[in-house]
Amino acid sequence: MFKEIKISSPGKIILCGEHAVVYGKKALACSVDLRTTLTASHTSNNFFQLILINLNKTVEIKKEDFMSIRSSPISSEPNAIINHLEKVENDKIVSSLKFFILLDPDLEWSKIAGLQVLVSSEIPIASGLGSSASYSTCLSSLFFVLGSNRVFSESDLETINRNAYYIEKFFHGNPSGLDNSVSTYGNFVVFEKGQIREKFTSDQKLNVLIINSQIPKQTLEQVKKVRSLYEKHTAVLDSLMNTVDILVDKFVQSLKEKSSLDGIKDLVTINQGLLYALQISNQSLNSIVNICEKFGFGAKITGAGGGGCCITIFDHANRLEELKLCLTENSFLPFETRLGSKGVRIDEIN
Ligand SMILES: Nc1ncnc2c1ncn2[C@@H]1O[C@H](COP(=O)(O)OP(=O)(O)OP(=O)(O)O)[C@@H](O)[C@H]1O
Ligand SMILES: C[C@@](O)(CCO)CC(=O)[O-]
Repeated sequence: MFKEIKISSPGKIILCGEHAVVYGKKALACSVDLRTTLTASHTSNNFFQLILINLNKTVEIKKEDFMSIRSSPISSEPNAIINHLEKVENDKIVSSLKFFILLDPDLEWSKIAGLQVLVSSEIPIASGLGSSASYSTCLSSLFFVLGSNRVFSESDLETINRNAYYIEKFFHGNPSGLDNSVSTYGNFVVFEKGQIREKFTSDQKLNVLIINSQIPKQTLEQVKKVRSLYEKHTAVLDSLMNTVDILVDKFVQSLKEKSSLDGIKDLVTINQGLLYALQISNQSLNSIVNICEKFGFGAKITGAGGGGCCITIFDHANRLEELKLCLTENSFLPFETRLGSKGVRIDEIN
C-alpha cells in the first residue's frame, strides 16, 4: 500500500462532431495539456477526507460511516448503485465517493485508518473542457489502486474508464462517454454510437488557442434546441450531420498524414459553418470566430455551444499575440495549450 499517490488526467476539446455524435455520427476529440491532479495520502484520523480546491469544498466521511454505507443491502451492480444514490443523495460529489464504497465489497477499509484526498485542476470548471470527466477519471483510478493494491497499467484502463463513466452519469445524466474516454486514454479519440471507434496519436505539433466566451455553457438546453430543429427539418439536418461525419474522417486523415495546417483550417471553418446552421452559436461566439478570422485564424465552437469555448488550431505564432490581445479587449479569455497530452497516469507514488 502507498503512503502517498499522485494521479493526474487531462481535459478535452471536441475537434469535430459535437451534436452530430448525439445522432449516431462520429466525433473526434482530443486531450489538452490541462490536467486535474489528485493526491491521496494515508492519515491516522479515521476519516475519508476529500478536499476539492477548485470548488472550495471539503467532504468528510467517518470511517464508521464508511463501513455502515457498505453494509447497506444494495446490489453492487453499478446501475443499481446509481439509481439508489440518485434517490437518496443530493450531493453529486458525495455520490461519487459512495459509488465506489458500494461498488467494491472486497475493498479492505478496515486496513485503512484514514485517507486524505486532495483534488486540484487546471481545467476551468463547467466550460465544456471535460473538468467533471477528468475528476471522475482520477477518482476511478484511485479506487482502482485501493481495490487492487497495485498500480494500474494499460490493460486496466478499460475498468478505470468504465467506472469513470458511471461517475459522469451523476454529473451529466446520460453522457456519451466521450469525455471520460479522452481523459482516460489521452491523445485523439474517435467516438461513435457510444463507443470508442479509434484511438491515435499525431506527431504533428499542433497548438490550440482555447477561447472562453465566459458565458456559462448550457449543454442540455443546446442539445434540446438542436433536437427540436431536427424534428422540424429532419431531412436537412440528417444531411448536415452526414457532412459532419465526413468532416471527422477528413480531420482524422489530415492529422494522421500530417497535412498542412491550411487543410485543417478549412475543416475547422466548414465545421463552424455547420454548427452555426444548427443555431448553437450566439453573438459572443460569432464575435470570437470573427476576431480570429480577422487575424487569419479559423475558429469553431467546441462542445455544446450557446456559451463555453471556441478553439483555433495553429502551428506558428504569427499574429498570435495580437489576436490574444484583441480577444482579451473584447472580454474573452484566451489560453494556449497543446493538443494530445497523455491520458490518466500515476505521477508519483511512495
Ligand atoms: N476539479 C474538480 N474538482 C471537483 N469536482 C469537479 C471538478 N471539476 C468538475 N467537477 C464537478 O463537475 C461539475 C462540472 O461539470 P460540468 O459538466 O458543468 O463541466 P465540465 O465537465 O467542465 O463540462 P463538459 O462536461 O461539458 O466538458 C462541477 O460542478 C463539479 O461537481
Ligand atoms: C453537444 C454534445 O455533442 C457535446 C457536448 O460537449 C453533447 C453530447 O455529445 O452528449
